[in-house]
Amino acid sequence: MTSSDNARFGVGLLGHGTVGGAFHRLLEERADAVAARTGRRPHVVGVLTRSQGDFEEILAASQTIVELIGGIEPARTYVLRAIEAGRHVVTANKQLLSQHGDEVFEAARKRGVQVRFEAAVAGVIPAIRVISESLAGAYIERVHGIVNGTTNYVLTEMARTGATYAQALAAAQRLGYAEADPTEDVSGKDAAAKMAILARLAFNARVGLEDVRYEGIERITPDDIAYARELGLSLKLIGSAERIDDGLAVMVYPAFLYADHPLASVDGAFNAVTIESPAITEITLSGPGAGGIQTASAVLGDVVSTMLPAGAQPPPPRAVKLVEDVEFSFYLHLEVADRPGVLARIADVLGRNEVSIKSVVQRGLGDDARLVMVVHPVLESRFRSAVAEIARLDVVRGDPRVIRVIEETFEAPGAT
Ligand SMILES: NC(=O)C1=CN([C@@H]2O[C@H](COP(=O)(O)OP(=O)(O)OC[C@H]3O[C@@H](n4cnc5c(N)ncnc54)[C@H](O)[C@@H]3O)[C@@H](O)[C@H]2O)C=CC1
Ligand SMILES: N[C@@H](CC=O)C(=O)O
Ligand code: NA
Repeated sequence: MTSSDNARFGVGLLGHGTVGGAFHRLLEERADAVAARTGRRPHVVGVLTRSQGDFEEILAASQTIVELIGGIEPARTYVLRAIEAGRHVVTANKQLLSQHGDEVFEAARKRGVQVRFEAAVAGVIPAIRVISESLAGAYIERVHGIVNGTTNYVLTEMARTGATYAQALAAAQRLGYAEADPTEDVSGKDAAAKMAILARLAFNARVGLEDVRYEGIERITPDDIAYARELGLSLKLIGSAERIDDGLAVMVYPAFLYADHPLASVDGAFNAVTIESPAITEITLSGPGAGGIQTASAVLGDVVSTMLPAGAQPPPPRAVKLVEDVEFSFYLHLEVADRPGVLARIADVLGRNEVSIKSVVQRGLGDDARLVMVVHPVLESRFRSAVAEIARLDVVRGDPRVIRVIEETFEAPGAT
């Protein structure tokens, strides 16, 4: 035995819930294997929860602080204090990094410590590592995918078993996928925070949560899903960050996908992140995006990285211009009067706004009459103004429902 076999590496654990508890167990299980790799045996020096532990005592005994509390405060204060004290930080906290990333990364740069956050985006999928290390020299044009496990699980269960939204969400909470406040998941805010982090890394740009336009799945109804099935579509909450001219568009929105789209088969709590670059074509990473044990594995990977010689923090980001008006294909669901000429009047409004219809389904009689269509790609502002005009027609009842449709599939060069 050498002296390094006995060297210990102190890990201070803040938060002991779904991820923190799983991380604690995993660290104990894997400590010998980590020691064999790094020469030091990691151990938890103390645990802080709402009801136990003293932060300053834990800090004094640790070399790396693992923050798995979530939310902004007190997580922000603890993370900044740990950095100030010269400790590395590992966190799964996307809200903190998307709202206070500049402050946290700048503090870490100044103090020369690592902040690692693989678990903050798409769980155990190594999206952060691939973008910020493997592709550090690449020109990335677009990053998109499914980055919230809870909503993907809910949508999959609703379509697969006919579960209601409430039943499926309750199951996602029981399985440990949802945030402490699941509104963060269903409103799209969790995915928006993750897309802000991915955009920051992919484009070296100062992107925060406030720069992301996001919508969630709260307004999706079971009949949207049923109609979509008739049109050969499945529903996903999509995150996307892309260069448009000299700006960036970062968005989260529910969208219908055709069955042959690669993301259409990403089900349950799985996530997927696709990175597109002209020189590389594309890379898609997929795997569990939520869940205690899975996420704990990403946290442990980051802890091991902090035990190895320090990786430099990325350089300060540049300012960006945000592009909000983007072309999409759309699904439009209208409750209409049951009389002749309705489709023609609606088609006339769409035609005048240069919106062209791709497919239409007409269903129901009397008060149940519905007109559901998918239109070809069009600038969102133009489509929205056509829909506003349609909503004012006397043949349309209730509010039109609009959901984006993603129809393009990536064609690899040389593919037949
Ligand atoms: N659950 C999942 O699948 C994933 C969660 N994450 C992130 O991991 C973090 C933790 O999530 P979960 O383990 O699911 O949360 P959780 O709610 O199960 O656990 C939170 C822990 O923090 C402690 N805590 C709460 N307020 C505190 C305070 N004021 N002071 C000290 N301790 C406090 C609680 O006692 C509990 O031990 C969050 O940032 C979450 O977004 C990231 C990826 C996946
Ligand atoms: N609540 C989140 C957990 C992981 O980030 C999700 O469902 O994706
Ligand atoms: Na990840």
